[in-house]
Amino acid sequence: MTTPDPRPGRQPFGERLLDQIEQWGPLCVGLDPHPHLLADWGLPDTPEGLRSFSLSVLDAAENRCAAVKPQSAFYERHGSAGVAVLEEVLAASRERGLLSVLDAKRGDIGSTMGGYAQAYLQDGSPLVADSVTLSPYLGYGSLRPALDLAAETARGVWVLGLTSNPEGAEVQLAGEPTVAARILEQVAQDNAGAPRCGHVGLVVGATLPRTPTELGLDLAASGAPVLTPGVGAQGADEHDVARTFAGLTERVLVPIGRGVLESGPDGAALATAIQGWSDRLRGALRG
Ligand SMILES: O=c1ccn([C@@H]2O[C@H](COP(=O)(O)O)[C@@H](O)[C@H]2O)c(=O)[nH]1
Repeated sequence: MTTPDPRPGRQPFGERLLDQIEQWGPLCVGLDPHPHLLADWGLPDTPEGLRSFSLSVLDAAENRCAAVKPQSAFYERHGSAGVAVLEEVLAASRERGLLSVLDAKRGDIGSTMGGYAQAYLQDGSPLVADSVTLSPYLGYGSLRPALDLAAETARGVWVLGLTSNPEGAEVQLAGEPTVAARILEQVAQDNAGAPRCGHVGLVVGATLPRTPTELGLDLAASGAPVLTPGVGAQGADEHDVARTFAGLTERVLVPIGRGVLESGPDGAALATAIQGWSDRLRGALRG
């Protein structure tokens, strides 16, 4: 299997991600407009409330972190008007130089995956993002249309490996080698040949009781960037990230949603929370 080359003149996703992390650190601010957060911010639970919430977060995140991760669910719950806000958020992230991780966790049979790939990874699509999360539980091979279109358009994907929720282990750690280890092997094949870091990332939670190596996952050899949710509201902190991903920290992106968003709506307070997490993560991961 050969991974398509990126279109001429485009920097591959892995390289772009590493440059962003080097410049801004590993923090990725989660855009998770939960109804309770909208209420705490004094905003209505409407598309206009979502829009105001999201643009305030983007303003505070600009020039303070590497990336943002809009959670599609909270936009979709408002139907087409919410999805229109998501389109605007993705465009506004690009304008602000923030790399986007659209958290949609898509996965389906290959023919349908082609549709999802075009929605999130095709140039000119209204919902195009720099990267998107994918679920491999219909079989890693079923993700092929998205894996290939991402490579071709210099975008990225993040495949669920070991998720941060406690229920994930019953599926992901089943078998010997585990499901997660078999997914990782295939991710490594797709990243082979990338000089520093490939375009197929892996989601590995920061809340794991054991390190990926102890769980049989050779992340270092996979060439995969890692997206590690679980910091803040789910209980993990910067030291958990440093311990869990020792030796790999230059390619770890750390999404934090509620842990940042609860500081709003004041723009200065939000900016301070973002800068605070960014400094703590950089400090812990550098050591
Ligand atoms: O394993 C996973 C995969 C994705 N998520 C998503 O990340 C954020 C976490 O939000 P916090 O407020 O920082 O807890 C959310 O969008 C999840 O759907 C995850 O938590 N774990």
